Amino acid sequence: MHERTRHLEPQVPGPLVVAAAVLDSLDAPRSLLCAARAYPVEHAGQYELPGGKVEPGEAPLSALARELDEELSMGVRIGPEVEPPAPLAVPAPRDGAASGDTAPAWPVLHGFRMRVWMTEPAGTGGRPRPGGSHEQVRWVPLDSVLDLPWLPADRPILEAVLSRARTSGTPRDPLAPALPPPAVDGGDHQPGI
Ligand SMILES: Nc1nc2c([nH]c(=O)n2[C@H]2C[C@H](O)[C@@H](COP(=O)(O)OP(=O)(O)OP(=O)(O)O)O2)c(=O)[nH]1
Repeated sequence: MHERTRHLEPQVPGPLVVAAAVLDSLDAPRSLLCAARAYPVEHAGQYELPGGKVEPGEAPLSALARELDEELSMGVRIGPEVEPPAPLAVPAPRDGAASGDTAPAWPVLHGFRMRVWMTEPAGTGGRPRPGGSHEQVRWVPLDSVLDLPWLPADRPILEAVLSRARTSGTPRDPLAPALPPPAVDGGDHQPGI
């Protein structure tokens, strides 16, 4: 595509990835859970927000619970979504309503769109136990987060996370439930929000 006409092309929403900015506390955040990928080789050692691809027909927050359970055996309480600014936002697909994929998302690698939520550890599953997806998972003080080698698309997302975390903490919806790992029977475990 010619550079001068690129901005005229319609943006085609790509498949959805969901990720968690896991803070030590939503109310008084001091550190972020940072995860270095184990694969593929070109991204091994680069840091990301834990999460992954939403499966067909799966609700975004159900997918996030499943991914955090698969990758970290971890349950989280969901806080506010970290929304992309208008100039970066990739719109939701036209047919997203059926699965709850209705919000604009961040553009990330390989044509994926990514939605991100501020979260904090919750319940007995609140301590990460990394599996094979990550070569390192660690709590990093907010001031040092940007010093890590992140996947290239993540920097503006992290700036938004850090800005939000630093200003006031993130007052929690007192009605928001904890989001535990999904039920083992494979049922659609939709958190009640
Ligand atoms: N999870 C996650 N994916 C990200 C981030 N930034 C970014 O560009 N991506 C890209 C990398 C991948 O192309 C895609 C998500 O892939 P993934 O490998 O996490 O998804 P997955 O766990 O479902 O896949 P898999 O490991 O089972 O193959 O989104 C991020 O911060 N977190």
